[in-house]
Parts: sequence; structure tokens; C-alpha cells
Amino acid sequence: MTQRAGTSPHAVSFAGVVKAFGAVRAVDGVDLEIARGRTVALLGRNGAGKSTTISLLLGLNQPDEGRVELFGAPPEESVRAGRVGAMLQDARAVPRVTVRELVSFVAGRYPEPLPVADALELAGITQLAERRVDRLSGGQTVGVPPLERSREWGRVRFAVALAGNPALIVLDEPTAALDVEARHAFWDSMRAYARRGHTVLFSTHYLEEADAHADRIVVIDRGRIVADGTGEQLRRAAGGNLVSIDLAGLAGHSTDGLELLPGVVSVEVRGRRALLRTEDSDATVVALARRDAVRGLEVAPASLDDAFLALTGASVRTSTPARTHIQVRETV
Ligand SMILES: Nc1ncnc2c1ncn2[C@@H]1O[C@H](COP(=O)(O)OP(=O)(O)OP(=O)(O)O)[C@@H](O)[C@H]1O
Repeated sequence: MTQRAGTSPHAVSFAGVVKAFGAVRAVDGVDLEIARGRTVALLGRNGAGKSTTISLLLGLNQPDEGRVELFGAPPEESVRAGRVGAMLQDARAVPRVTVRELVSFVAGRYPEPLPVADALELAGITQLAERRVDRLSGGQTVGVPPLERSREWGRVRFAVALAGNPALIVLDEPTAALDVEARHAFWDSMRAYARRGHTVLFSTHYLEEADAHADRIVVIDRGRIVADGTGEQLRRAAGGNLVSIDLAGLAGHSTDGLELLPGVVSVEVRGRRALLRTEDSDATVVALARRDAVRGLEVAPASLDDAFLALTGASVRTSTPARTHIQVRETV
């Protein structure tokens, strides 16, 4: 039941949400609750359903099934009440206004905005205040309109998102068009905003960003949440260790049957090596030794990358199907 607006302990709440475009179920039964004050990454590959989730969350799209609430109220109501700021992928610059004018205009639409100077400072663009937004510098990327690829424009969009001092800030792939240096600066700004007690939800397809900047990672694949937890929890849930051996040490260079060894979750061939993701590396190694298949044996902790591949089954040859739902729900 919808609570009185603004009183819910959850900034974001999805219950059984479905959104289809024709035959594509872009969001396919999502349940998600995000407590106030958390920084959460929505992690997924291209087309996983991140942007659709975000547009449902902001009330820009309506779900076919299920319910979305922000702060216990329908998204439109929370957006109207100034509780939400967003930085979307397809934002366009307004011609002939300065950065300060744009940020002031947006701030003026909110009941308790940040002082404009604070918004500019948090986004690291105080020095750009008097520049026209359609004359900000661009990068060199071929085929991308200059403003969309500009690191300065990226920061201006961030200032616009936080101008209203919203309790929740939603960032759709905020660093997609930024170079490495601009990325670092952006995350510093984002963390400064989060430290003020605000809730931050950002989407990304960069694992490292999710791991480094979010205290919770929600992995989405084909419209479904396939994992939810800290980076460490995802690593553990996807299988603790990687055991690798030389293919040349296997009878007939064949990996047949390795997937049946104790602890093994998946088997992959990379070049001349067989990689076994395992939940019990000791048992796996003992079993390999019994088969006399330990040539070049190495044991290493699974990386978040490995966890992600295991969770989404992305372009990895696994001899057992990747598990489709690993539950690592944290207490929120
Ligand atoms: N308006 C639309 N009409 C038809 N199909 C759509 C529409 N919006 C999204 N889709 C489809 O829904 C699926 C999820 O798309 P979505 O944009 O939400 O993914 P994403 O994770 O944000 O991807 P990206 O990282 O590329 O932005 C994709 O298969 C996409 O083609």
C-alpha cells in the first residue's frame, strides 16, 4: 500500500515490475528496494534493461505490470515534489544560456534547492559558470555530437541533476562519454554528494565503477535481477576460486567431465588453458590430482569480472549453464 509521501524508509521500491516493447520484455519481473542514503549501481550489459528500469523509476514510462514507488509515493508525485534529480543519457543542451542560468533555472523548479554556487562547486564547474552551454568543449570521438561527448557537458548535466538538492539522484551511465581523468573527477563529485546522506542510483556497464563507487550492486540481465549484493558478495556467490590447468595435461586435450568434478560451477577454455570456476577449490584440486590432470595448475580468487560473466552467461563457453539467479540480498 502506498504510504504517506516521503515517509517510506525506501527511496526506491519495485514490486513485480514488467515492461515489454512488443516481444521484448525489457524489464521482466523486477523486485527491488533501495534504502535511503545508499549508493547503488545497476550493472548490466548493453540492452540488459537498465535505461528502461530508470525510465520506469522516474515515471517517464508506466509498467505493464507491478508497482514502482519512490519514497512511498508514485514516481510522478516524488518527482513533482522535488525529491528526485536525474542525469539521463539523451539530455540535450539548451542554446544560448550560460551554465549558471541553466543550473539556476532547474534549481528554481525545486522547493529546497542547493545554492547555485554549491551545485556548481559540487559538480566541479565553478569556472564554467559564465560559459554558454552550447559552447562547451568537446572531445575527439568520431560520430558523436560534440556536446554529448564533452566532459564539461557531462559535469553540467550532473550539476543540473543535483541543483534541486534531491534526496535521490539517478544517473544513467553517467561516465559513458567521459575520459579516464574526467571519470575520476565525476566520481569524486558523486561521492561528495552521497556523503551528504543522499541516495544515489547509477547505471553502468563498467564492473570496476560499480565495485569502486557503489555500496550495493544490482546485476540486471535480460530484464531480470540476477544478483544483488556487495562486490565481495557477488564474487563469493559466483564461485569463490578459479582453478586453471594446461589443456595439454588432459587426456586427449579434452575438458569432458571436468564440469562434474566436486565444487566446479563452470568450465571454460581460454587459449591453451582450461579454467574451472569452483566453489571448493581444495576438492577440485584433489579430484584433478586423482585424474593426473594438474599440469600448470594455478588457483586464484575469482574476480568480479568472472562473477559477472558467470551471472550473465555473457559470451563464455560454460559446460554447465550459468545459474540464472544468485540471491545475495543484503539487509536494507
Ligand atoms: N522504446 C523501445 N522500443 C522497443 N524496444 C526497446 C525500447 N526501449 C528499450 N527497448 C529494448 O529493451 C531492451 C532493454 O533496453 P534498455 O535500453 O533498457 O537496456 P540498457 O541496459 O539500458 O542498454 P544500454 O546500456 O545499451 O543503454 C533492449 O532489448 C532494447 O532494444
